[in-house]
Amino acid sequence: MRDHSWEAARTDAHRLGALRTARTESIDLHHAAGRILATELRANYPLPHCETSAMDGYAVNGPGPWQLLADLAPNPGEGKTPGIAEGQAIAVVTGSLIPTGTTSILRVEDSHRDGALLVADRPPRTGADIRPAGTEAAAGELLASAGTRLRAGVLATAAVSGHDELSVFARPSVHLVFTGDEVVTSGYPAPGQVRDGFSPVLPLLVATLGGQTSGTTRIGDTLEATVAALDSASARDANIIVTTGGTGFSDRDFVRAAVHELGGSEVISSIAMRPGHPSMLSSLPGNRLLVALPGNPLAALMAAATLVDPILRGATGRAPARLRAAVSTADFGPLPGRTRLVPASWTRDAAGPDALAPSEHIAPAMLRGLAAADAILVIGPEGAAAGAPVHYLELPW
Ligand SMILES: Nc1nc2c(c(=O)[nH]1)N[C@H]1C(S)=C(S)[C@@H](COP(=O)(O)OP(=O)(O)OC[C@H]3O[C@@H](n4cnc5c(N)ncnc54)[C@H](O)[C@@H]3O)O[C@H]1N2
Ligand code: MOO
Repeated sequence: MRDHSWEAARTDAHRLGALRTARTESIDLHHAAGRILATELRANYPLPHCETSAMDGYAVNGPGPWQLLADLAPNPGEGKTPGIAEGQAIAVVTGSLIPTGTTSILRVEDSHRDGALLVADRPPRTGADIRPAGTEAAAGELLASAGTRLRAGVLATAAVSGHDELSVFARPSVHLVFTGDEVVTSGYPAPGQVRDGFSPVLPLLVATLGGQTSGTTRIGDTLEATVAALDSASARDANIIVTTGGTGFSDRDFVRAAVHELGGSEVISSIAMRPGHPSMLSSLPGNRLLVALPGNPLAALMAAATLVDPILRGATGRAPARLRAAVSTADFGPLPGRTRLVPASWTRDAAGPDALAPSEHIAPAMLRGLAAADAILVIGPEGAAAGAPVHYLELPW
């Protein structure tokens, strides 16, 4: 068994996800938040689609003073107002259509009335506060590429550019299998037991990464139970199975044996990372992928960032998460052959740029350091000196 490098594990996971691209579906814009665009988003019409006033005030023609035709602006939605001749003005509000003949908009705060006349306190330049059609986008112009997550900005842009339905990738279905005779799901664990740290967060994590949990199974440590869990109706229908625990090589670890018994094959048997070394990625009959997360909680979540995130990104038309650059506050000595994933948080140092400080409490079986983290430092085998550039991943969930 040869370790995959951490980088190769991410790349292979992404490639295998992309080979199983999710189908697309059309979804009402109001229910599309967080989904991933499956096609380009283009403007259905010019933005803005008509010439309008950018301010409350008056549409004026020529230099003032002006004869005011109407001092109450009509509702912009009622359509075209009458035109104005030179020396005339008409009240408008922000968003009103520009009457024919308008040379500029005089803001209400820059004007006063002198009997029937409208006078400028600050004469507007020609064209002032007239919003021409098409200045934000021409009809058909690209607003967002396929693979874009529909966050607030993109979703609002889709709405104002005339979209009611959006084509998005279906959420790949993920079946979760939690192993461990010693795992308890509520109350205080007895000596030897552990409180389950996975079932409260993995469905959330899967959803945040772009999938949906289609089923969960909790099993004890036997080969029969593990095979049955990976071969259940829900697990057979899923695109991806994620298991927790049981990745090791003891006679109480059965995930690898169950994969082989079901005719699957290990694509990634282990990863040269710390924590998370025994993580595994297998293909299973039925075009399914199985991600085996180690039982140690921090190791499992670092493995999820390494495997589950890239698979779901690949399956929904997105690139792998970008490695970003920062400086670390701490020295990391060399660790030959291993990439370290280290929960870290931003510190503000008055003397220098913001830097990432590794959390305390980051042993593989601990979670407290991740709870306090803003990001994950990615430290290569050569280590890194304090203050030198390092890579980090944004927390993917
Ligand atoms: N002789 C060796 N022993 C171990 C090695 C090794 O290389 N040689 N690797 C260690 C590493 S690294 C890890 S990680 C773990 C991998 O363990 P498994 O994936 O087989 O997981 P388990 O043995 O089932 O559990 C490990 C640990 O995690 C706890 N656990 C399990 N499920 C949960 C849960 N839902 N919530 C919280 N904690 C959980 C479990 O009780 C164990 O304490 O193996 C090392 N050993
Ligand atoms: O690497 Mo294990 O995955 O240390 O906890």
